[in-house]
Amino acid sequence: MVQVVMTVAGSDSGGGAGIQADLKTFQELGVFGTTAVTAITVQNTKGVREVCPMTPAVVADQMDAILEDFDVACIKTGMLFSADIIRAVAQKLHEFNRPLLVIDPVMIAKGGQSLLLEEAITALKTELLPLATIVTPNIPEAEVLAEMKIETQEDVEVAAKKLLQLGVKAVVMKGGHRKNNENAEDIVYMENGEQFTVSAKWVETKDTHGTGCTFSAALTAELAKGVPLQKAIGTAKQFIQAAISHGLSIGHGHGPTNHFAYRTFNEVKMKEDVINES
Ligand SMILES: Nc1ncnc2c1ncn2[C@@H]1O[C@H](COP(=O)(O)OP(=O)(O)O)[C@@H](O)[C@H]1O
Ligand SMILES: Cc1ncc(COP(=O)(O)O)c(N)n1
Repeated sequence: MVQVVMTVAGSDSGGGAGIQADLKTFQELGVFGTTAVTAITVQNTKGVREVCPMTPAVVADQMDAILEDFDVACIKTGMLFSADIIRAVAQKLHEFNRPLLVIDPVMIAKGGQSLLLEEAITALKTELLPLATIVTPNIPEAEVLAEMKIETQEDVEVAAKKLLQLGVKAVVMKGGHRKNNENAEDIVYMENGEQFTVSAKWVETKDTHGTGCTFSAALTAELAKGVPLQKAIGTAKQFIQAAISHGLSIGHGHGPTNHFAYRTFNEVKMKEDVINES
């Protein structure tokens, strides 16, 4: 039976990030995607021109409609915009017995525009993060959540531990914003004290719009299928690496990644394997 997942996030009219990136990723990984839209953004690869938030009640109603009807295996959150929306989402998660939850703490778009009001940071930390199965901050987001500057490897670990203290079960400290990260290393810290890294070849490209959304959506899909956390993170890393390294070169700013690449190249590989066997 197909697994149902839900993304609670903003719409990106440019199609590379937000709800659109999530749905494309869900589709590619064979899960059924549903949505609760938190905001409409007027956006393309060059930046965000306008943000039109939904009311918290409409966000809650969308979650109700889905969660009453489907057995949702895993939920992810992306752009949440305001403290009131965060509170509405947290309340619904409590009501529906806290399903598996991936939180991508989206704050600022690649173009520099704010996707989370400053007044919402406390609500994110105190009301939503404690419900998370896993949180996936990039370095600037981790700096805000942990209230510290992150420059060294030790800083990464200290910040991750601060996030674990908020009640999160696991933290992926994504490395897309780290200097000299030639192995595109992301470091995962678990509540039981274990840690591991996933890495890939760094790709020199400006086309990284929606990388964080795509990575966390892939992780959501894998967790929904019942894949254990470490393996799910490994697949999410392969998915985003394929999407970045087979870029589409469209748009005039930070272009989107290639959501077809993971499946297409796996299929090519499978065909090659079959040919080799015969
Ligand atoms: N240029 C790149 N080459 C390879 N991997 C990258 C590159 N940029 C980001 N990544 C990877 O993409 C994923 C998303 O990370 P990041 O870009 O830091 O997130 P965000 O979109 O939230 O800023 C991580 O696995 C990161 O290591
Ligand atoms: C609706 C929405 N959600 C998330 C992002 C973050 O993506 P990025 O950091 O790549 O700009 C975005 N730009 N728009």
